[in-house]
Amino acid sequence: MSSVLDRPIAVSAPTYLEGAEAVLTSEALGFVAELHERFDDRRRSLLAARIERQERIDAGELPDFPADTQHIREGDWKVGTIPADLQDRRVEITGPPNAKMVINALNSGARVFMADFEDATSPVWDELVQGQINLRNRWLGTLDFTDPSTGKHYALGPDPAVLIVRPRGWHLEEKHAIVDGKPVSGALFDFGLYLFHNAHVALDMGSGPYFYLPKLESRHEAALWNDVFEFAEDWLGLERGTIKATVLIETLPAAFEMDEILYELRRNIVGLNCGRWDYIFSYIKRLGRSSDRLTPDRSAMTMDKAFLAAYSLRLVATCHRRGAFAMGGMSAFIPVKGDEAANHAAMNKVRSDKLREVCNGHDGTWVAHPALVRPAMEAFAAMKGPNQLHNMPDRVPGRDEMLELHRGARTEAGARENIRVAIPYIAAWLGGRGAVPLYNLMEDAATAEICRAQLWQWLRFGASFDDDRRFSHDLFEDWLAEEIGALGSVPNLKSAARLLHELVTADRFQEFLTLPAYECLD
Ligand SMILES: CC(=O)SCCNC(=O)CCNC(=O)[C@H](O)C(C)(C)COP(=O)(O)OP(=O)(O)OC[C@H]1O[C@@H](n2cnc3c(N)ncnc32)[C@H](O)[C@@H]1OP(=O)(O)O
Ligand SMILES: O=CC(=O)O
Ligand SMILES: [Mg+2]
Repeated sequence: MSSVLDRPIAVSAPTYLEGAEAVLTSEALGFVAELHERFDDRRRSLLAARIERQERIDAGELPDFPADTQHIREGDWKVGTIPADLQDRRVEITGPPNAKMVINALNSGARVFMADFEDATSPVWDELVQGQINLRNRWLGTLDFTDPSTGKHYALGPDPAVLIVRPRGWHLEEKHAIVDGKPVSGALFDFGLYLFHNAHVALDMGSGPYFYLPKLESRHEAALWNDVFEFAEDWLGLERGTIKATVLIETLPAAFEMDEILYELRRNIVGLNCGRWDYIFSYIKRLGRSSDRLTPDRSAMTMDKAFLAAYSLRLVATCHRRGAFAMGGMSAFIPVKGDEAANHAAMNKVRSDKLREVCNGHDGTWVAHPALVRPAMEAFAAMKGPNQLHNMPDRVPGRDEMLELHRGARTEAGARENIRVAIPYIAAWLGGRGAVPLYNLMEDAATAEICRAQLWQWLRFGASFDDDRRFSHDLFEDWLAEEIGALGSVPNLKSAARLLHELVTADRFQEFLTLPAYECLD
């Protein structure tokens, strides 16, 4: 392991959490500072490149497969070796890294648990540090928890799921960790601390340092991760290719560079995942400034149609050609408490979503709740093996299908639902919770982004509803006031409503709602 260079990192907020001193060590923070020093300028220019590309799209350029990487798409190459404990990923459970959920998820019977510092987490400093403590304790064998409200004790069972960690996306910063007066990248902070503390012990225990990488927009962003991995492996004395990553394809531009992303990361990558919720958000964000791309109600944009169906099939074909796993995504249905019929219907919806995925050729899928592990396992039993890497879809959708808009109605109910979800979600996020159950659905940062993006898009173009009215500022203000009234007393309601109002009525589309929201966190 290399020694720490003279690179001071200041942690600007004290934390009194038990075990924090073992996570926020000067060696670990020094490693994060090194990552920052070497890679942060590139991260910032890649974020600027996203905006430049948006300007070209706004001027009429549509996403396409890049001409200059045709040789990569046509070349005959494969990704590197996939570790034994990642050969069967048929069901993966996801959730924030708080102790109770980590233990429940690891014990859930799912093959993999993705501990999420991203869509499911509000990046409150203490929660992030506690998450790192919990994950470190998992590898040290000391993870347990007693729920103060119930007295119930939680401990790891005999056959825990394989652990994969999802750091924040490139866009978020960690304002509590400062180098040379600048905040470090949230992605490098989450990644760096987890890797530093756990890579060797995870390997010693027959697993490894595994990551999900969110919200990439291009092969250049994948190349940045590749360089981070190489540097980190050398620094920590890990053999090249030890870190294993699965990249979420959850932005429209990235879906046109799937081969290239696999190629850039080929030594370290084991698969791609259809992050459908951010993908819908990205479709609206990237194309939604043109009036011929007005999306229908959120509930009408299902995975069996239009751009979503196309990208699922293309992802399977691309991955399997390269020997990489093609992971499915998250159905937002969760168990319904106290209503047997509604619960049964929700389970069936999850089951049919998973059956669609397994028939498309996916090698595994995501669930949001332990009660969904079984139905998902049952659906993926159709694979007849640990994966279906050999399965090549009959056809590979091309550019037109990849861009095809969903057809369907825009309704007052859909607009109100967007308001009714976005406000309590943002309120929960401001209160430190990044995933919440709302109206029997799992809502997180990605699903909430769709809500506010649709409202912005519909307002900008005065979108017509199924009853022939057009969306307007007056309608938005009326419905907003009524929905706020109906929500009653919710902590952070006013701040959340104010933020939603700003996001929806802004001239310029805000890249991520979590950017202004993060300014409200301590
Ligand atoms: C778009 C994307 O990025 S998807 C990936 C990111 N999103 C997520 O990961 C969301 C994960 N899911 C969750 O956070 C939760 O399931 C929620 C918020 C949707 C619902 O949470 P709750 O209302 O607390 O669920 P519920 O009360 O039914 O939980 C029952 C039990 O299951 C546990 N549980 C629920 N979801 C999970 C989970 N994902 N992982 C582990 N345990 C879980 C609860 O901790 C609770 O445990 P207990 O009985 O020991 O107290
Ligand atoms: O991260 C997953 C998604 O659907 O977004
Ligand atoms: Mg996402």
